[in-house]
Amino acid sequence: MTRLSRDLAGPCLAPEGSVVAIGAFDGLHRGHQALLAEVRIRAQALEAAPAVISFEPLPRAYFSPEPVPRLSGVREKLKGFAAAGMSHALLLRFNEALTAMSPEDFVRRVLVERLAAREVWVGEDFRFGHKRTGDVAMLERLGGELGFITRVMPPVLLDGARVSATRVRALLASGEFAGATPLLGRPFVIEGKVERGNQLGRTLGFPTANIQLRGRVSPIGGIFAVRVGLGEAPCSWPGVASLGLRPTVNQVAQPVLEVYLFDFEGDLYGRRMAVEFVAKLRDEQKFDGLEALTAQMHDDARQARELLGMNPRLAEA
Ligand SMILES: Cc1cc2nc3c(=O)[nH]c(=O)nc-3n(C[C@H](O)[C@H](O)[C@H](O)COP(=O)(O)O)c2cc1C
Ligand SMILES: Nc1ncnc2c1ncn2[C@@H]1O[C@H](COP(=O)(O)OP(=O)(O)OP(=O)(O)O)[C@@H](O)[C@H]1O
Repeated sequence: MTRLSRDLAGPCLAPEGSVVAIGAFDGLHRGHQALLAEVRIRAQALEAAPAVISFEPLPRAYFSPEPVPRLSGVREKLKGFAAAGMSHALLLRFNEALTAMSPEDFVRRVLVERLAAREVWVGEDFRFGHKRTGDVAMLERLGGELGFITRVMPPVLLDGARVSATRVRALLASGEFAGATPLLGRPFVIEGKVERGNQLGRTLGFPTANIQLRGRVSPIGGIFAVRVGLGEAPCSWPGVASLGLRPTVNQVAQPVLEVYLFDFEGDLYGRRMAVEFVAKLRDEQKFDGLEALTAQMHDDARQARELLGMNPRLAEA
């Protein structure tokens, strides 16, 4: 179990001392996983608590005037910290107060007072504090004064370039799901709870399970071949999905993920669903009417079945 804390101030979370990683950790890709694996190993060796400090909203999103796509929701991020064996997650609110903090203050108040850090693990490009003025050298100096060691994780590379959340987002945006998988260490998945749509889909012959993305900005949009996992089951049920504003009928303001599961009968409302993206079929389009939209959906379904290796004899007419 990971203990979650959200506040900058408060009692020391790990009086026995901690080994800490710091970062945005969007997507928990292979670079992040390697960093957290080191934290876990060192914490065990020092009999200290393995801990992670992260920020919400993501710093990049806080500073950007444009919406910034993210790879994982907060819930998935916390699940990832638990899976990586972190006993504490300090998920700080990235706001004016935090961005105004000097690097020295951050180190004293958060690393030392809140987490009793004995080792702090970061990547070599790590920056922190007001206007990103803190760096690894400063962390090393302050650690020398305040009693913790700074460890710098060598960059995890793939095909000669550093693995980063930015790189994963770019691959996904261009529909290169197979290319993103080795960077993430798993396929790209969006999870959520199935909600009621306006039930037009079933009259078109395509009942869909809908997931609202709420404020979360998706790194992808369009029509996709997918595999779905219901509840905690692995993603194996084939389907076709649309992620967008559905401009043809009942356009929505926030993108919605709609999945049509092949050869499925049953009620999915209220269930948790994980959608693994296998291939992009096309961009979303505004059609002249329902007939044109439905014809295209049949073609999407046929293509998706083929891509997912399903029996072509079962393909849509
Ligand atoms: C495979 C597939 C492709 C779709 N493509 C489009 C599209 O290109 N343009 C669009 O406006 N809506 C598209 N949609 C969304 C449909 O308009 C939507 O499913 C329908 O309005 C039913 O909505 P409901 O589930 O809220 O009843 C697509 C849906 C699916 C399942
Ligand atoms: N490929 C990597 N190898 C080693 N450490 C990494 C790697 N990527 C990130 N880190 C480290 O993991 C921590 C969290 O990374 P963070 O999420 O802030 O960066 P990122 O994945 O590069 O994201 P972005 O691309 O959005 O900047 C930081 O300390 C960072 O330096």
